[in-house]
Amino acid sequence: MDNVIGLEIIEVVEQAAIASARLMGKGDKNEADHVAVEAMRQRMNQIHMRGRIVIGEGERDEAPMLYIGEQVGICTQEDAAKYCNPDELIEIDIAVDPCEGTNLVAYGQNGSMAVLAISEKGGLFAAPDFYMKKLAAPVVAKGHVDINKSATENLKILSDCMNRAVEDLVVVVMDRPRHKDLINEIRTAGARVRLISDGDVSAAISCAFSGTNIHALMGIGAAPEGVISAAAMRALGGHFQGQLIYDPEVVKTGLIGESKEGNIARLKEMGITEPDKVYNAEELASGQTVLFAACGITPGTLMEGVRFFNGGARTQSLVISSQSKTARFVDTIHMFESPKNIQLR
Ligand SMILES: O=C(COP(=O)(O)O)[C@@H](O)[C@H](O)[C@H](O)[C@H](O)COP(=O)(O)O
Ligand SMILES: [Mn+2]
Ligand SMILES: [Mn+2]
Repeated sequence: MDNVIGLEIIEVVEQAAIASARLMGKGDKNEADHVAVEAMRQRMNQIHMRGRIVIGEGERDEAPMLYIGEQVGICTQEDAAKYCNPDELIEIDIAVDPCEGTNLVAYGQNGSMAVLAISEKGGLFAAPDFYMKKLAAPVVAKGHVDINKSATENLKILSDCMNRAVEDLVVVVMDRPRHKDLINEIRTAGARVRLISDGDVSAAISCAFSGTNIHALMGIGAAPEGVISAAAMRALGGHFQGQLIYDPEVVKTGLIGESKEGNIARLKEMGITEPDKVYNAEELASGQTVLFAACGITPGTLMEGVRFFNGGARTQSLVISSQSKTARFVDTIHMFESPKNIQLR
């Protein structure tokens, strides 16, 4: 799987990032999202694969493109027989977030990316459109920190594992009212907090790379983004745990329905009978092979954003493979027409 589509998925995230970056700073988050979705879908449908979207655009809003359950790849099209013998290809599941951080793009802020994760059929947890409590930490802390422990305890463990003072740790937390107590606790324990308005996939994955000055992600973000983060962390060997949050009281938004009971029933219908289960990266991305690809839209901790020039653009992507055990940073020059000049750096 890795060899067949590894290179092509770079182009999928690149095309989505370029399209969305055109809308950077224009104040229109829906359009920034929409063009990324269209570009991602178009490029994906040129790949010789039998893909199925398991995490995509809106479970509830019946999105017209990259919706959950959509078949993607040239070998799923009506005229597939012209291009390939579908029986020779393994079926793969795909989780996408064509524009992760739509607000960041719309307001020209750092940290947005086009991102996806791929595995064999059944290899990615089909997370419902709920929230997820997350804990991400570096490789050395894997299996030592625990989402069931308090932030204070985890910071002490992290400090021991990383051989650095708690005061030297930086924890990313989403800037939301639901995190008021968590933020106070982290600060009281002595660590420093980096508040982000959006984009917790980048924050989670940054924990696995030393030099990012991000040592943990704590708090509640969206569940689909949790699975995408887990796919990267599984391949990188970093720590990731996630627990579904289905109680509207906990997240303090009306975005997940009105009652906890109703949500438990919805989860049951989806086959999730243990709603409080804590999932680790290997359970959220359980496939034998897991591929992750992201391309920066605006500049971020891990990647540069899209830089346009006269006749082209330059992008930076990150492709992680559990099979080849590689994390590749890919720097690409895209020549749209005859560029007047291509800069080396
Ligand atoms: O920031 C995010 C928004 O993602 P997107 O809609 O694709 O631009 C994600 O990184 C977060 O994980 C998550 O979606 C967010 O925490 C949930 O939204 P909110 O209710 O505002 O906290
Ligand atoms: Mn997102
Ligand atoms: Mn998105």
